[in-house]
Parts: sequence; C-alpha cells; structure tokens
Amino acid sequence: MGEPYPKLRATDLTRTFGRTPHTVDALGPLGLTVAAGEFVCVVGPSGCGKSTLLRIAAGLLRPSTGTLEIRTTSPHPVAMIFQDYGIYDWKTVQANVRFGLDVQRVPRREANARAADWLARLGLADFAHAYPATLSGGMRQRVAIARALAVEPELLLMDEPFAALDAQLRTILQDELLEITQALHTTTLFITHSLEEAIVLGDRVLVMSARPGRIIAERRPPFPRPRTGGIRSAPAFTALKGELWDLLRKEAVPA
Ligand SMILES: Nc1ncnc2c1ncn2[C@@H]1O[C@H](COP(=O)(O)OP(=O)(O)OP(=O)(O)O)[C@@H](O)[C@H]1O
Repeated sequence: MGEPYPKLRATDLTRTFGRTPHTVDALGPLGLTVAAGEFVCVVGPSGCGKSTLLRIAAGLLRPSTGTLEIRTTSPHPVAMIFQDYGIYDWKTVQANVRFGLDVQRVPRREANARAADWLARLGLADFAHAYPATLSGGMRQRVAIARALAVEPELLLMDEPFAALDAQLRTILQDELLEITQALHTTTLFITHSLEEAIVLGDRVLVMSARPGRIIAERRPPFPRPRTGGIRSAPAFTALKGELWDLLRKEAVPA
C-alpha cells in the first residue's frame, strides 16, 4: 500500500477485566494491521471484544498484554465515532463539527469554513445553528461523521456507528461514508455487526471468534474501487455474505 509501515498494528493483544477469581478474558490474543488508506472492517459475535479492541486503539483502555501501535505523522491523528453519536447536546451543529478543529487551535475563520464545508457535504447546511436535540437520529449521526472527518484524521475508528439507525438510513449513510472515504482515502478501522455493511465498505473483512476474540478469518470483498452501494445486488456480494455468515454462526452458536 505504498508506505512501509501500517498505520495501525496490534500484536498479541489481550485484555482481561476484573480480578481473580472473577476475571473475564475479553480479547485475544489478537493481531491485525491496517495499512495507510485501507478500510478494515471487523465483524464478530456479540460480546467477543470488538469494542474493547477499538477502545484500546483509541487509547481509552490499556491492553493487558501485547501492543497496539499507531504510526501517524500529524499531531491529532485519530478520530472516533461511536454508535451513540457522542455529540454535545449543548452545542449547535456547527459548533459540534468545529469542536475538533477548535481543539487543534485551527483559526476560527478557517474552522468555520471547514465546518461549513462538511455540513454541506453531509446535507446539514440548513441545520448549522440547530441543536442536536432537534435532529433525527440519522442527522445526528451525520453530525458525528462531519465532526470526525473535519479534523482530517489519519486514522478513523468507528464502533458500530450506524447501529441505532433504521435499515434505510443505514444504507444511505453507508453509501455516503463509502463515497467520502474513497475520495479521501481515509484509513479506517470499522466495527460492525452487519455483514452487509462490512462487505460494502471494507477492503478487508476480519472475522472475530467468540470471546476472547481472536481473528479467525479474513476476506477481501472482490469489488474494485471506487465502488458504489450497487454492489449489494451482485451475486458475489450475496455469496460472500453467505460465507461470512457461516463463519460467524459457528462462533455465535458454539457447537
Ligand atoms: N469494563 C468492563 N468490565 C468488565 N467486563 C467488561 C468491561 N468491558 C467489557 N467487558 C466484557 O468484555 C467482553 C467483551 O466486551 P465488548 O464490549 O468488547 O464486546 P463487543 O464485541 O463489542 O460486544 P457487542 O457486539 O455486544 O457490542 C464482554 O464479555 C463484556 O462483558
């Protein structure tokens, strides 16, 4: 992928919660890399440690053993999007999108221009001065995406960002994210329950085992980029979804 080092590399990563004798082995040992410009999706059964992995990547949680390295060059390299939006209800939409830029001390005029640009891209221009409470779920999630991307992160970490949305909105936002990340080549680690989402968005789809989650399979959706949501109706899409589902079902319902 051009650069000699991956943007993210996890090696023999494990995480255990609690104290003996009541410990929970939540994760690993797990290894994975995300190359520059790559979009990697992680799917796995409920409770297998997906969020734990992402929280370690975001620096919110320490691994018990192993390492997770992020190799970036900018001072504010990582942005994160959670499923519960993580936007501030007391700030306007524009102030929310500008938030990361303010933290980076981007001059106000430039920050406003960049925020306005992202609001326009995500169809929120008319809501710049609205407060999040007045927005629909899909619009709130667009605000979260605009805020994360406005800082031009070198690495985007997304934990089930569309889980709370209905199926139609989810499809629309998947397609929007696909378009944006393909245009910007944003390096992304994306956690999801949805196989469809993983296949539409991912250069690679990694399948995790039941807890403690390890990577048990990797598939490359056979769709060249730039791709569109139209691939959902391709026979190869259905075939890959079936194959991944078989893998996942074995983990979700142990024999
Ligand atoms: N702070 C914590 N203290 C104790 N146990 C925890 C903690 N955080 C997570 N766990 C446990 O670790 C395991 C993995 O949790 P995690 O949230 O990472 O799974 P997940 O794959 O993201 O789940 P889901 O798909 O249901 O969101 C679970 O058994 C969970 O109960």
